[in-house]
Amino acid sequence: MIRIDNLVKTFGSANAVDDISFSVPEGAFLVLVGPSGCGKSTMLRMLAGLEQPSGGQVQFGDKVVSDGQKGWTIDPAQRDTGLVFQSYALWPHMTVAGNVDWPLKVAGLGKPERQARVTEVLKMLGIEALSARYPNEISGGQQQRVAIARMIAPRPSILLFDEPLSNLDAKLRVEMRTELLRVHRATGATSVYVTHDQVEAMTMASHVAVLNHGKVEQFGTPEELVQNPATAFVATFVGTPPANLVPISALPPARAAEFPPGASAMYRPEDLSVSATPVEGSLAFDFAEASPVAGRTMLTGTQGALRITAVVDAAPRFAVGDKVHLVLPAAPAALFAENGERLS
Ligand SMILES: Nc1ncnc2c1ncn2[C@@H]1O[C@H](COP(=O)(O)OP(=O)(O)OP(=O)(O)O)[C@@H](O)[C@H]1O
Repeated sequence: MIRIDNLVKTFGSANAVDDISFSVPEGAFLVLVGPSGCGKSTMLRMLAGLEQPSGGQVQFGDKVVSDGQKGWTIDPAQRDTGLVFQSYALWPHMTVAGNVDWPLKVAGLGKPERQARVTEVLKMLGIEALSARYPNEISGGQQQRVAIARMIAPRPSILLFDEPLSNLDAKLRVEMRTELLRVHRATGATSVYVTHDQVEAMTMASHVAVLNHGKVEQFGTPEELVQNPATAFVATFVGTPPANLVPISALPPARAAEFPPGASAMYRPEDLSVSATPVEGSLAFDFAEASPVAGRTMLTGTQGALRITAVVDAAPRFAVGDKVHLVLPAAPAALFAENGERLS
């Protein structure tokens, strides 16, 4: 179990992490997701023991490993955690096997035991054929596998990942997601994974914490976040494509009258329909783009700064410059106040 209580990290006068609390059970795959600068890496660095919290506590199982009030934190090497960064940070003068062997050597394991474990983890990552190569003789994806093998070799209870796939191309990234989940399950460890990519978060996580400005906007399962977003930020951040948020002032006047001024109504892309001509309850947008998605059509229209996306079975053909009329369902899926709080 990882338990975080009122965790704060202050740099100068700014709180990079601002009073965050949540816990995940053993074996969880927790993803910390949010835009650049929201505090994800600072959170992970505090979990790794690389950063001293300014306030609050981090607990692994029933053991407190960092305490901001008391100003102490257990050394990174003593926390039973493994860490993988975006940059693979392999030792260039050591072979693949040498890199994976190193932490076992440091831990004081005997040679036969080390050899067996190195072979085991290289096999687990599918890179045993590369064991005698040096890092500059293998691809970026292979280097990342070596970094992961090196992390799991000493059997840490907690695996920490900081944007580990962001240097890989799109196809490899998708493959590595599955690989990482397989490794996570095979080790039985609790994983914490930092990314700014909500698709990565939603496909990999058992638990997600959406961070924004150093605070948790919402903590829950991927399904909970999509089905029941707690804030306007979450509503427009998660989902493929994310939900539409329409200011009340942009709604047809008869509908707008039902809602408080300044609020925004959430409509799911799959709840909209598309028409080439105005119909009851429709809003006119400039056609922006249409693309096939899993046998359906995803269509986007704009109205000034407002972008709206519909996913429909079939849509008339539009060209850039055409007006597209999007028909909203009678009631929005959610309503958010001007400050982003959920109203209903
Ligand atoms: N050592 C530091 N000194 C001063 N400010 C820092 C330091 N580290 C982080 N910050 C600030 O704290 C905030 C959170 O940074 P952090 O790196 O945790 O964000 P992030 O969500 O991981 O961003 P990114 O996705 O861009 O890596 C930012 O405003 C950042 O500028």
